[in-house]
Amino acid sequence: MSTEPLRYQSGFGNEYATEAVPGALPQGRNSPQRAPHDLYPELISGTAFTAPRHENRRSWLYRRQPSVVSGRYQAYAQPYWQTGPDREVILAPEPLRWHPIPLENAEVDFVDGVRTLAANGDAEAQSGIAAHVYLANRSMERRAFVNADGEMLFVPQQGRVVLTTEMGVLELKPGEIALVPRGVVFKVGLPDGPSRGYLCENYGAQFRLPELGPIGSNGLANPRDFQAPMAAFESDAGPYELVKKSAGRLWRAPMKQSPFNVVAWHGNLAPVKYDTANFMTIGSISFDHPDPSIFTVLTSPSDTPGTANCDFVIFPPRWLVMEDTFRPPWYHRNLMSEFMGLVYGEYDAKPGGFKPGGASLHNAMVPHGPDEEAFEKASSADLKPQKLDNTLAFMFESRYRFIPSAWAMQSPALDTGYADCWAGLKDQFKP
Ligand SMILES: O=C(O)Cc1cc(O)ccc1O
Ligand SMILES: [Fe+2]
Repeated sequence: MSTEPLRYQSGFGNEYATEAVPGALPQGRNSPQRAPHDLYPELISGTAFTAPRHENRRSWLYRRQPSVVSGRYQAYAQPYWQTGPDREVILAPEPLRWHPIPLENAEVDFVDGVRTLAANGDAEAQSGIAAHVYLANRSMERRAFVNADGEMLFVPQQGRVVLTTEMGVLELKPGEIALVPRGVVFKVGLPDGPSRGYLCENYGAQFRLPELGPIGSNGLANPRDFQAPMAAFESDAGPYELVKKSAGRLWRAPMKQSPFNVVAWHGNLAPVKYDTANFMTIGSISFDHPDPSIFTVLTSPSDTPGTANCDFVIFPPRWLVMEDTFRPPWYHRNLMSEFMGLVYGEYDAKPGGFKPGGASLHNAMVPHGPDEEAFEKASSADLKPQKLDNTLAFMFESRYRFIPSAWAMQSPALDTGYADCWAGLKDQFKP
């Protein structure tokens, strides 16, 4: 693949078309008797054939060898990557928080560096998600990965990530995110060395842009700011290893050729990246703190309208101008369960205690809100317009309660004193 600056195609879920070799895409049909350049046409679908048209996703790949050409699979041990909730973990209904999850000393690539923090749902029932971190210090060279259990949302926190996918290459820096559809083969390169980030593995319906309702036809994440790769293929011969996640287990198979052998593709199923700096943030310009749903970048619906399998929500730099308002989040108990991470900066509800690379978990009906420091500051602040700058927190919000992994519960990063951040809130009632 070339070393020129990457070019991308614009849009989310639209019909992309790209060829690395001119003329490689058949015209007017998908599977001619012999495809141009004698490539193999191959279909990948992200929805059932009969899914409603507005949700239907599939792409046609024109490749040097079809994906079916592979060696046999053998079990692959990666005990830290869990699927669904660990039923052995007993979880008190309390708020949880983790200090930044430290990178480990062992040489690991992305596949070996995934650590499940919490998960819910059931991959076989196509519901729920897992919240992982990846802690990696080695690029995947001749090793590729494919997830048959769900799509993968990348939220890099430290270090750039080069995602080489079957459909081309995406380069990400912290502040950007990427979505790799279920079943699309990829590998992770680390141009900056040691790298940490968050992952949402979504077993449920594919992430899509939220409805905008009264906001209208523009705003939040605009479709044109999503970027899909241009077709690109590896031409050096030689063996590869493919690691596949399927039904909660990992498998490895030898391949004689690089799986990154797609010369052209078209369709509306594709990996995409998005720079959160392009998020058009909406907030209150009168009073009150709005619900965080105004910050939804992508949503994976469940079968109950408005009650997401997962909402991906960001808390980006923004102005606070509300009058006569306690500006940070209110104290609350929610039906939905909230897993949060911090890419950089400070989060206004927890200015000291929540650190980049850390995480927090507030499950259904677990009370939470601003810590004592945030409460004291915000209840006596001068309410002039204030820019919350240099900050990016996010939330994976789900209708299903998250169960932390045993690894996360035993990690030295678990903040055992978290609940103390509210202990000093006094009864200041003045009758
Ligand atoms: O708990 C949190 O910090 C996330 C959150 C933010 C907000 O502005 C309103 C509700 C909410 O759950
Ligand atoms: Fe919350």
